[in-house]
Amino acid sequence: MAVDSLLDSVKWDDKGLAVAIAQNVDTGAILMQGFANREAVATTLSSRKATFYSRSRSTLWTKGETSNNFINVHDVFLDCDRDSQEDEGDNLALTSLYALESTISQRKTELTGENEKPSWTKRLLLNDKLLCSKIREEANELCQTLENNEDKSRTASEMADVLYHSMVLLAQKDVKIEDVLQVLRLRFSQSGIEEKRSRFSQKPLDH
Ligand SMILES: N=c1c2ncn([C@@H]3O[C@H](COP(=O)(O)OP(=O)(O)OP(=O)(O)O)[C@@H](O)[C@H]3O)c2ncn1[C@@H]1O[C@H](COP(=O)(O)O)[C@@H](O)[C@H]1O
Repeated sequence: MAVDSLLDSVKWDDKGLAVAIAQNVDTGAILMQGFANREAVATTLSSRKATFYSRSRSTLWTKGETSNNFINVHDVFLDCDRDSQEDEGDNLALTSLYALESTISQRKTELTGENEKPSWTKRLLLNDKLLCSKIREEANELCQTLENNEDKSRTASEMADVLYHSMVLLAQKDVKIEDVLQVLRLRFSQSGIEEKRSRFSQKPLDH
């Protein structure tokens, strides 16, 4: 969206202000909430640093201008009522994935301890062969929900199984979910076909 048309579509209040919320791009955690006017949003978009309007000082301020702790803006969105704008976040609620990552990591620390509580995660962490066979099995079950035209809820459930078991493998390899998200983010601006073509420029594509 062009800057002017974005600014025109905001429902500014009678003082020309709207609520501005900066969220973490992955977790959705709120980093800062304040007010913005047209100039603050335009500055945010041009500088890619979250900039607000201070009602007490009647001036623009960029978070981090004194502390150097800038909020780097990945993207700007309007909420559905168009009376607030969100910086930095794409509003993905990934907190559940981080919570699951934390549970799995906790189980890993318990592997050598006295805690004999039965745990499927621990069984997987202690047996790479079982872990890999479960990931393959769950991926196959996910595909079958498409091939056999199964209910949407079956697809969601099988994807949950794939995600969970794959996340145990990530933990086994000491790879963080954030590392995976970072790879996905880097691919945002690139078509998969183009990326593959750049790797196999001599070979025909198989997809
Ligand atoms: N998300 C999961 C999760 N998803 C699946 N599973 C287990 O994975 C195992 C294999 O799942 P399947 O559906 O394949 O079960 P199956 O018996 O092979 O059945 P079918 O293949 O016949 O369908 C089962 O024991 C499931 O309970 C999970 N086990 C754990 N978690 C998460 O991990 C946390 C810690 O679990 P524990 O390590 O067991 O304490 C839990 O609180 C959950 O948040």
